[in-house]
Amino acid sequence: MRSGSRPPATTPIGVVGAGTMGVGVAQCFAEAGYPVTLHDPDPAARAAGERRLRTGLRAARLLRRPAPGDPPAEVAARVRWASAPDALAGAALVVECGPERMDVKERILGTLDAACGPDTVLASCTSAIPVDILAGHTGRPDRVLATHFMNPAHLKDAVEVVRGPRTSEESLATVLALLDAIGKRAHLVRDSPGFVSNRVLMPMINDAAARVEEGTADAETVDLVFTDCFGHAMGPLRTADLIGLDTVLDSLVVLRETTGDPRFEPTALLRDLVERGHRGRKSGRGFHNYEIR
Ligand SMILES: NC(=O)c1ccc[n+]([C@@H]2O[C@H](COP(=O)([O-])OP(=O)(O)OC[C@H]3O[C@@H](n4cnc5c(N)ncnc54)[C@H](O)[C@@H]3O)[C@@H](O)[C@H]2O)c1
Repeated sequence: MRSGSRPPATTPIGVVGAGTMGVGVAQCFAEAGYPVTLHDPDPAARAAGERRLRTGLRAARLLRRPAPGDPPAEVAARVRWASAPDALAGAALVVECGPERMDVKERILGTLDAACGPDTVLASCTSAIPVDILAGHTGRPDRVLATHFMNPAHLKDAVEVVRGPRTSEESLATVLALLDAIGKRAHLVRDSPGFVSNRVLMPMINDAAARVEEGTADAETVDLVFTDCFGHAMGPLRTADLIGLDTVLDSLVVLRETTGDPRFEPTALLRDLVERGHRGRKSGRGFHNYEIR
């Protein structure tokens, strides 16, 4: 995918939501030299996000090749943490990483439309909600699209980019140039619930959970069939734990609502784990157990 010339390092970037994805996306832009404003209304989320950013910056130096050039403290200083959305007013691009709930995303998109300048492009990190539904909650449907970063965003090389039917060429070019500047390959797909990634992945995770629920195998064995037999890097249930079981559940609910397809109906086991607070890696327990660091 070709993109335009490198946007200047002074291009202001906004990120909404200091959760798993928002902090990773902020890290990607800050490491490439861009000033980032990260807005989350929840002070606890901002504090936890700052801690995770520092951990992510250290991990990048150990795991990424070539290792990022600038010292972690310098990169961290490029991220400004904001309690109010007005701080995003001057951003050229805002990447929205709020929860995967239709009502919440609609509210966030409306707020961003009011808070940002007329030229700001709004890119959602949604896992499943069609771009055109989100665009419909703004007065700038030509400047809305989805940048579906993968998790962990700062360690993954590619992004699924979703162009809505009303997204302009200019907005797409802005986003592709910025993704190129932060070293991400972009794979462009058309607008559809769950796009390619989660339209395929979510029913697989749901089916894998159903096999555990019906007693065909335990979670460990289900994953081993994929890693040890097929040679996949990770089984579907560990993948679900990495994503966050609450986010998987919310994505399935969106897919069920937007497609009407009953195969997206979340299994009782998945609902039960989320209800009991077992949200995967981030809570220390999901289909598997984890150490919280
Ligand atoms: N987790 C993954 O593997 C993954 C991968 C790709 C895309 N996504 C998508 O990225 C988005 C974020 O997912 P996540 O896993 O980071 O979720 P998360 O639950 O970790 O973080 C969501 C953040 O949004 C904040 N928030 C809540 N309401 C808000 C509001 N009104 N305004 C601003 N911030 C608000 C919360 O405080 C929280 O910090 C979702 O749309 C999800 O589907 C997730």
